[in-house]
Amino acid sequence: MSNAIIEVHDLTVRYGNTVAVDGTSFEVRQGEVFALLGTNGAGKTTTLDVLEGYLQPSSGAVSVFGLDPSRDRDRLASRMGIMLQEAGFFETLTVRQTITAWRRFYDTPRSLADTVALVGIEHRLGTRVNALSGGERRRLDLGLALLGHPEILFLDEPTTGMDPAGRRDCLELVAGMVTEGLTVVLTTHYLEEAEQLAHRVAIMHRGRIRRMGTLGEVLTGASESTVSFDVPVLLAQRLPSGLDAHTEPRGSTTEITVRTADPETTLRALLGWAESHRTSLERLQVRRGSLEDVFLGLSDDDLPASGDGPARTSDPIPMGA
Ligand SMILES: Nc1ncnc2c1ncn2[C@@H]1O[C@H](COP(=O)(O)OP(=O)(O)OP(=O)(O)O)[C@@H](O)[C@H]1O
Repeated sequence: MSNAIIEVHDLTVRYGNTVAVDGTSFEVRQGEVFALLGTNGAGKTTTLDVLEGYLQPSSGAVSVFGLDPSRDRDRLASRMGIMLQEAGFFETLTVRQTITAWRRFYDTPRSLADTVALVGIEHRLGTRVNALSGGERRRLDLGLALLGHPEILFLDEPTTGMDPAGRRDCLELVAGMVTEGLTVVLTTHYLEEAEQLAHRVAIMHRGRIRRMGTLGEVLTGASESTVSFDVPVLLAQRLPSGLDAHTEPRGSTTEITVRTADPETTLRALLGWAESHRTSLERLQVRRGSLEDVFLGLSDDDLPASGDGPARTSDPIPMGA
């Protein structure tokens, strides 16, 4: 892979008898948002700890900007922004005092005013950390991670505790910085967060990466899409053959739900069929399989691989003209 700035090869981390990370390999490119998703205890935070230089691998090789994150931590520190799951704030300092103290770690830090404005806590400058809400603490965390104009940002569950507006602000802020070249490695439990922000995702389970790729790649074949629409009752019996269609009477019309691994081709066939029968596909909706499907399928090793259960769908794709 070209211009990879993070390279992880066969990483294993053990805590005593617990194998937290079990031979994972991946790369992250410059300007990419790479999301680590997974069940509790899957090994996401441990992986980040190694990348951030806080933890040494039991075996395997890890490099960030071509350096060893643990051995070369001092050289890497100014290039990294880190937002941990639990920040070790001094609870009785105010926001102003906290940021002022943190700025001393950097040669050319962002200004106090810019930092609070960036993360939307200007109105909390004089507030003690222990009086901030959970979401405001996360905003302060993010501001501190961005103080040194990092080239790479590590975000461990960044929006936990934020309200929807806070989450949206945070994601927009990070997305904006990514367009300017920032690289982001993120762990999250919010699948929609990965769907919005990540160029590539890796789904971890019990220390291993079980799926990795672009969202499209991870979703392909992992779950089916559904195409649903209404047609007049008489036409419902003349649908194209070979469709995995379920019909449901709705008065003078019939609701058709088609399960498909290839919604584009299915849709094209259905639109052609509708045109030739001089009808329209009323209330047409396409729902693609979601990361949640993939995630749930991996969370339980006893699930049949064929996914015989009912299709779970979400995220309607708005139909264009
Ligand atoms: N310091 C530690 N000592 C012993 N075991 C640990 C330690 N830190 C993590 N573990 C174990 O290693 C495994 C991976 O933990 P890790 O925190 O990396 O998972 P995670 O994917 O980040 O989970 P979560 O989503 O719950 O934060 C878990 O079984 C955890 O209990």
